[in-house]
Amino acid sequence: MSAAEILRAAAPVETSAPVAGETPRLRIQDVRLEYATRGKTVVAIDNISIDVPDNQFAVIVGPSGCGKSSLLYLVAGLAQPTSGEILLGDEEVDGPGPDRGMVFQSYTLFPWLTVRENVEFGLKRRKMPAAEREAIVNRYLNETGLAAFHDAYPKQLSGGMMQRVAIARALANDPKILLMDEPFGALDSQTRNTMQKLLLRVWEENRKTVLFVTHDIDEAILLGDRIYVMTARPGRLKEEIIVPIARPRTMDMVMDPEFIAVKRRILELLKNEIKDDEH
Ligand SMILES: Nc1ncnc2c1ncn2[C@@H]1O[C@H](COP(=O)(O)OP(=O)(O)OP(=O)(O)O)[C@@H](O)[C@H]1O
Repeated sequence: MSAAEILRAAAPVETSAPVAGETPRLRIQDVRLEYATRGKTVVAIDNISIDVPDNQFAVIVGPSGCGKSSLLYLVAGLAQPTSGEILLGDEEVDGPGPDRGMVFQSYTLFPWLTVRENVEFGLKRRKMPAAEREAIVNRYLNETGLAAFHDAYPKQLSGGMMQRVAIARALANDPKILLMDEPFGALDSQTRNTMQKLLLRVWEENRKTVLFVTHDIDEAILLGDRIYVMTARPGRLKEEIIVPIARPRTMDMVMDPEFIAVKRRILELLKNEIKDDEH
C-alpha cells in the first residue's frame, strides 16, 4: 500500500475539527508575492490559497527558499501581497496587530527586561490593571516552566528557555492566531524535543489557531492537525495533508504506521520538488 493509500484509509480521528459551515478566521486568498531586487523581479509566492480552520495547528513545510517565511510575514502584516488578500474574519490584513502573536527562530526578547517583564510587556502597553496582569503572567510562566526564572534576564537563559519566554509572551497577549517561524530551528535536538513536548502540552491547553513553519518533517507531523506542503520557488500549495493522529500526542507516536505514512508522503512530495528543481 502506498503512503497516500494508507492515509486515505486511516480512520478519522477526533481532533479540533472545523465546525461545518463556519468561515475560518484566517483565509489566504490567491496570494502572490514578488520581491524587486536590483532591477529583477523574484516571484516568492505564486497564487496560494489556504483556509486555516479555527483552533487548529497548521504547519507549512517546503523546500528551502519556497516562501514559507514570506507567507508568515504576510499574515503577520509585516509585508503586503503583490496581489490577492489575507483575511482575518472579514477584515483584510494591512499591518501588524495584537490579534496575531509571532514567535521567530532568533530570540527576540528585550534584553533589559526580566523574564516576567518580557511576558508582561504587551499587557502593560494595553494598560491592563496590575492584578489582572499578574494573574495572566503567572499562568503562562507556570505553563512554560519558567516560574522559578521570573527574575532572570535573557542573557542568563539558555536558547530553549528564551524560546519558552517568547512563547509565554505571545500567549499572554491572547492573540487570535499564533504565527511561529521555525521557533526551534536554532536549538539542539534534545532541547528541540523538550520544546516540542512543551508546545504540545501548552497548545492542547489553549487551542489557539497556529500557523507554524518548519523544515523538520517529524516536528510538522507531531504538532500539526494539517500540513501544507509547498512547491519549490515560486511557492505554490502542492498538497494539504490532514494528519490522522489523535491527540494528546506523544513522542513515541513517531513509530505509528499513520505517522510513518504521513512522513513518506511528505518526503515523496518534497523529493519530486527537488528533482523538478534540478531540470
Ligand atoms: N526581502 C527580500 N528581497 C528579495 N528577495 C527575497 C526577500 N526575502 C526573501 N526573498 C527571496 O524570496 C524567496 C522566499 O524566501 P523565504 O525566506 O520566504 O523562503 P523560506 O521558504 O522561508 O526559506 P528557508 O526555508 O530557507 O527559510 C527566496 O528565494 C528568498 O531569497
